[in-house]
Amino acid sequence: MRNLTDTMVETATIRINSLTKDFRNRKGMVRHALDSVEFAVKRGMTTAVIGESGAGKSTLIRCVAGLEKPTRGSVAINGRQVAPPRHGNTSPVQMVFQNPADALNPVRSVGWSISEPLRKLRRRERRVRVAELMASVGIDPARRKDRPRAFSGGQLQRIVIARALASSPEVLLCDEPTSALDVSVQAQIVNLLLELQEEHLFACIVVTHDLAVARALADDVIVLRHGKMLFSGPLDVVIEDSQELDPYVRQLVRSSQQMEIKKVAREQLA
Ligand SMILES: Nc1ncnc2c1ncn2[C@@H]1O[C@H](COP(=O)(O)OP(=O)(O)OP(=O)(O)O)[C@@H](O)[C@H]1O
Repeated sequence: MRNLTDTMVETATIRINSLTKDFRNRKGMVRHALDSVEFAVKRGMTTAVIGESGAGKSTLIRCVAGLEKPTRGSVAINGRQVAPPRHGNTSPVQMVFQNPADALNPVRSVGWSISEPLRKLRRRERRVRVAELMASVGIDPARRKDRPRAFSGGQLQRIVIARALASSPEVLLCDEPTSALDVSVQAQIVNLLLELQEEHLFACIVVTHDLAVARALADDVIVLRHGKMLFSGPLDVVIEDSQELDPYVRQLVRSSQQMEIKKVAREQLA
């Protein structure tokens, strides 16, 4: 496993040290959802997290967001320990989930949802900022008064991303950001995230079951299994090293190769 070098630790936006999270089941038995996980993500960089169901990916994201308290170890953003998000405070960490419709209030306009983190601005400034944010994710600002149901899944994910960016986060956490979307829309969202990261330089952690998404978005990858970090490093190196050892990674590689074969076949038929 790659160790954190001193320079990496010093310049990292997200620094995760010996992170352990235990849960107790109803019988009082301890389950290690995360066990001594350790990595860092620099400003403007992305780490993908992969691992089978129950590996601890969501728990990791929730710990970085301050939604779960580590049992041991720590998560720091720019040198400060993460704290639980408080109502009314804008957090340096924002999240984008799998289902954009669940993340937006269905009875409020999308403009209202995007402006929520901007409550401290004056009304006029807020309206200008909402229009800028909508335009930056490719949604016509004239649609700010529409409700979520008037948008497609891909458009809703753009709106969720606009709201996440409203508070100029240092860190963006994406939990399967494309898996609920049509294949044709997935690449658009990946490209949007890449463009926005280049502009805003947030550090990003993306949980994905899709190696193509990991390859497109991430600089590094970590593989979790039963809460432990099995591998970490540049995606291609990790895939090469871990395929022999980890059945889940082997399965991921196989399914991404099959997708690639189908894509080439479709292109040849077209
Ligand atoms: N609040 C909780 N209480 C008890 N156990 C929990 C809790 N949250 C997670 N766990 C357990 O911790 C382990 C890791 O769960 P987690 O949801 O982080 O996995 P995951 O990799 O995100 O899985 P999936 O891909 O299915 O979403 C699992 O065994 C899960 O049952």
